[in-house]
Amino acid sequence: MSTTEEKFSLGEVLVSFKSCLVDDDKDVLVEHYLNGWKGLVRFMNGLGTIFSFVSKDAVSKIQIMENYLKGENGERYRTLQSMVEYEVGSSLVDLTKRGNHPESGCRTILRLHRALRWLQLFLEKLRTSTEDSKTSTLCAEAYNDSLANYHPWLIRKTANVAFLALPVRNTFFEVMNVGTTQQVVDMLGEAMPYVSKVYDVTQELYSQHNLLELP
Ligand SMILES: CCCCCCCC/C=C\CCCCCCCC(=O)N[C@@H](COP(=O)(O)O)[C@H](O)/C=C/CCCCCCCCCCCCC
Repeated sequence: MSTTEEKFSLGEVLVSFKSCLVDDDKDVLVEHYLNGWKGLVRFMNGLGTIFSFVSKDAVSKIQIMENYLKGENGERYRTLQSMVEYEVGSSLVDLTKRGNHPESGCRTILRLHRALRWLQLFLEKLRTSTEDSKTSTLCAEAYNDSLANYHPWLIRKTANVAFLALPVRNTFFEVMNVGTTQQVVDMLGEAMPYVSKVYDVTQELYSQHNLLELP
């Protein structure tokens, strides 16, 4: 997987999340979902080694899912819906405690799904931020209101220290390779509904199957 060499483009991430949604926006294509994450990881890698502990975890989860997609049951992992049907129907998910299936697709996607909520909050904060807003504060607020609820104290502490190393808003926007601040804000505005839709469809799917608390 190429996560470091290619230049980040917010536009490509937007296209990935946009093209995730199929079947009248009721289902999510796993390949495109992972492409969205790969683009984001590329962005994060460009921010320096301080984020490598986050990057490693995201990459390993993307890799788990890519292995399923490439595997003999790859077709079952084409969409989140087909993955849930297959894994739950074949008892391939540890539902209450970690057992024989510690790396099921369902629990792996759940971790990324929770991170997507952080992303959703962070992008919205960036979109509505002002010139003097601090990216570190926006990122920390988004994290503390979402993903942090699932992390132990040490990870929360480490993450909040790492956020202090985030570049200032202007530099942050430049690395997105979109153009002027207004163009970044416009593209974030365009991206948000797709990210939110992907989040909502996944949340509904996991809720229907009682999968939101997988160990
Ligand atoms: C459009 C550009 C602006 C936004 C750019 C954002 C780039 C973000 C790229 C990737 C996000 C990271 C996704 C992290 C997934 C974390 C999944 C998780 O919760 N894993 C934990 C649980 O896993 P299991 O142990 O149960 O398998 C794991 O313990 C976590 C380890 C690492 C720490 C995760 C800290 C998350 C902080 C998220 C903020 C990233 C900051 C990026 C700054 C732009």
